[in-house]
Amino acid sequence: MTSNTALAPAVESILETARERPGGDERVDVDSRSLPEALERAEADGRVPVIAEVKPTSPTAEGTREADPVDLAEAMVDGGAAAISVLTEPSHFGGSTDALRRVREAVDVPVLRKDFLLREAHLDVVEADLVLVIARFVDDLEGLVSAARERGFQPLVEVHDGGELEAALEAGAAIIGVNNRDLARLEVDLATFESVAPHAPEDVTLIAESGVSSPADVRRMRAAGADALLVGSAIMDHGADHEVDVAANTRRLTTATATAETTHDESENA
Ligand SMILES: O=C(O)c1ccccc1NCC(=O)[C@H](O)[C@H](O)COP(=O)(O)O
Repeated sequence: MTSNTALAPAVESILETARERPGGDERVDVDSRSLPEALERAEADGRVPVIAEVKPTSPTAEGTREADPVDLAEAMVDGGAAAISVLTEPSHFGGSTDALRRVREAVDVPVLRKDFLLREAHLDVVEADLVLVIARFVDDLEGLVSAARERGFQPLVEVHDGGELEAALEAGAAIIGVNNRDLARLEVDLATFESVAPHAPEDVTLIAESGVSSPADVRRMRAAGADALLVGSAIMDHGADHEVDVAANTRRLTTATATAETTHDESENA
């Protein structure tokens, strides 16, 4: 499904480089770690299911974090992350497939390959437990979802509105991420998840992506039906001019209970 509505210049540029990137020559087959089971384990332990993202930089980040991806991922797991997402897009996010490979070897939770995959050959580059497939950017969504599954990947299909949710479901998606970031202006609005989530069937694993930065945001997304939260910037803290404690940043979100009795004027965002 491709859409003609406007995209931010940074996203146009990301897509242009993605179209030019070669795929692999040999088919990748993976014995993947189950995301739904990892989310259940987190819930059983009393942790909010968080997919913590190794995101060195991004078009909206204030800086770049040069830390070793493996150190970051291990700190995220220490902080209670149920799964890890690793950016592999090199030109705009500072990611690499090598970082993903090393992270997946180092941790025992599921690892998502976060990239802009447009065609089947793009799957055949590196093993991961999950691959992101962005509904808006893929011409043959059903074909790419099936191709990912045939290789053993769990496809996480990203949507931004009701039409894309419908397309994801028609393509057979079982894990769906609702991105709160609008790709036209790159602004985040948590109301996006709240408006799309009620239309998703119960048996879909539903993930709230982008813009979750505080325990209050976690509770808001959980109350709206998120089975898990995908969080990058708030954990990476790109602009910080002090040493960043990635484990503590993760823990602050994984310990945000869904039913905290707080009032609006409490400084939840601190
Ligand atoms: O993060 C960006 O600046 C960005 C810009 C253009 C396209 C995609 C972008 N982000 C990809 C993501 O989906 C996020 O990395 C992910 O959902 C985590 O979001 P956040 O917690 O807000 O960093």
